[in-house]
Amino acid sequence: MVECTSRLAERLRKEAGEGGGEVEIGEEMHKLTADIISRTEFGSSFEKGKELFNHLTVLQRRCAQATRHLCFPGSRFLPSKYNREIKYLKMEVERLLIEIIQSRRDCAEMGRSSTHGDDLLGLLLNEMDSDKNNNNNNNNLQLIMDECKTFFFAGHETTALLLTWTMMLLADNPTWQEKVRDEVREVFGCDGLPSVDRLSKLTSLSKVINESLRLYPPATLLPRMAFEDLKLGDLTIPKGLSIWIPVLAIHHSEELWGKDANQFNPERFGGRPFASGRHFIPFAAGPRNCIGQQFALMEAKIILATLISKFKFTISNNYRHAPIVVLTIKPKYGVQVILKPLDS
Ligand code: HEM
Repeated sequence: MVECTSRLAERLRKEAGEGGGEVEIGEEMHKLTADIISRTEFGSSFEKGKELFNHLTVLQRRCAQATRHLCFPGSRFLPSKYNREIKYLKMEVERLLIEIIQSRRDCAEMGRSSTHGDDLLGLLLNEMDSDKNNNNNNNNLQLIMDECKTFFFAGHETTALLLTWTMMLLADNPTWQEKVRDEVREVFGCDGLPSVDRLSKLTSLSKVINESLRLYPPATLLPRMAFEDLKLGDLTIPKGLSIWIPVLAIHHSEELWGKDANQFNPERFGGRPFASGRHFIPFAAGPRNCIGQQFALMEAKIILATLISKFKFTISNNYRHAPIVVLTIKPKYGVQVILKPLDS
């Protein structure tokens, strides 16, 4: 995380020049978080992993486009342009995954390494091999491939959006930007690289991140289904009914957060206790909550601490505030900020 972020900061410093320059920070955050999750999942096979994730990103886009076209029973089996491309991309993704997995296995079998590695793929393969009672290799392989895809989808766009909105909020609130910068300098020194053991000392940054997750929760809705008849207050919910938990509405409720519910006020996370599992649910709650929550928060702190210690940023005149909700909440026209390198 630290390495990828330092590389990005160096490039932005060059692109912005001494006097500063405009950057669409959303695009940069997407590339950075995709880079980080690819390295986390595929470490040594990172280049192949990146190629695979490029295919997955196009696949996701094509599937979304396909749903906007006329559908009738069986239409997904027709050899239309979208269906053919979707089929090709799916096959390519699986081919690349099998190639990566096979080369890990070959290394272990030839004795070049004793395990499959300590990245996510390596951990899953080690686990699969240690379960000697399980002979269902094909099913397990499919499971591992599916986990790799899930982690990529679940783990990069959400974090990229958190970072993008937080940069927008900090650019728009110079007092909080300065406060967080002072804190980062105090904890890590003027040009010190972030270290994991001291991240918990960044209390102002944590409040800003929480407030950003409250105002712009990347997952705006949580779909659930009632497994049994149940009663919620005055509501009777029959078994089998689909329920959507409206995270965005709960996070903006004046009844829960007060009259300033729509305003940026990180201090609200400093004093008054709030019901974290009910009123504040950016990572959901209960047994199916986000498994990557700690990873995402660590990543966000490292990236924001690095950028804030190296740049001063303001909102560009080209920025148009237009959040749109397409399951996640995105800035429709991106977030343009002016980055001015700071002397370190
Ligand atoms: C700011 C960043 C993130 C947010 C806001 C977020 C939010 C969520 C939410 C709300 C869920 C529950 C969805 C549901 O129950 O319907 C979820 C599930 C999940 N998240 Fe995250 N997430 C983030 C980052 C990550 C990261 C970085 C990873 C992986 C490294 C990750 C992996 C997962 C996985 C695998 C699940 C499915 C868990 C399950 O079904 O048991 N997430 N996330």
